[in-house]
Amino acid sequence: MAPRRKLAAGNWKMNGALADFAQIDALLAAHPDPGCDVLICPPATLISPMAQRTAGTPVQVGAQDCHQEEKGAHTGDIAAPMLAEAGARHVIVGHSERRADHGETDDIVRAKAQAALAAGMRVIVCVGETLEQREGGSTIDVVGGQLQGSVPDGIDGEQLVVAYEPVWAIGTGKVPTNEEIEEVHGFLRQALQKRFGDDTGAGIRLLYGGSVKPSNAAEIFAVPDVDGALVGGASLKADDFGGIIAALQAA
Ligand SMILES: O=C[C@H](O)COP(=O)(O)O
Repeated sequence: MAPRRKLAAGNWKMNGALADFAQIDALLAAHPDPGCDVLICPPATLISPMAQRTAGTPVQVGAQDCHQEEKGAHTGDIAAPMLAEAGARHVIVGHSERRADHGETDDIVRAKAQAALAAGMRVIVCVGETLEQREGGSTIDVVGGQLQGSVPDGIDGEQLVVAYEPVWAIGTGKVPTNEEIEEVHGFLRQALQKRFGDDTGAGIRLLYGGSVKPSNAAEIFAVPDVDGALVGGASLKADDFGGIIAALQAA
């Protein structure tokens, strides 16, 4: 198996404007050869101009969600082929904010992942427990159920990225201990290998997400089976995202 290539993925969520492309210019000026995959998932309105702006650079562009159907009467939604045409190469599906704000179930997330794959993009499937679930001791059950229900059959290792994002760590400044991250990532790796076979399962990249910053990135990237990060707030500023990329490069 080829070594898994590290991935620094930024999720801008509902933030950003054309003027913020200056942050990407600064990021590229500081890290012209980042030594890992770098992905930014802006709001859908920015995908096309960002893809044009970053063409020929190491920055790839992705989407934060897609609809599960190819086309149709779904006012306000965007289909996966439309995102691909706009320049997206990855799609995040099943982020906890989508699961909570839009009632997305594992079945819906899996259908969205299938749609993204059918449109030729890679998918980042998010899983993660709430604080209540962690304190109730059901983290592995919750994450295992989400993984099983949200990841489609028949994927290859290159197409799929899984992001472990504890809901209580997102935007809060709280981060699990290294042991807690290692337990979940080790479980995810085993579950993926059991389902897809040793080689395919070993090739799937596992990201940690939730309050990753330059100050804690090196420690998180030292955890086995952490292949990078899905970064929210700290992906908006070149200095912060650049610091995380540097830590990943050094890991
Ligand atoms: O998708 C990104 C995550 O939700 C993490 O967000 P955060 O880095 O702002 O905690």
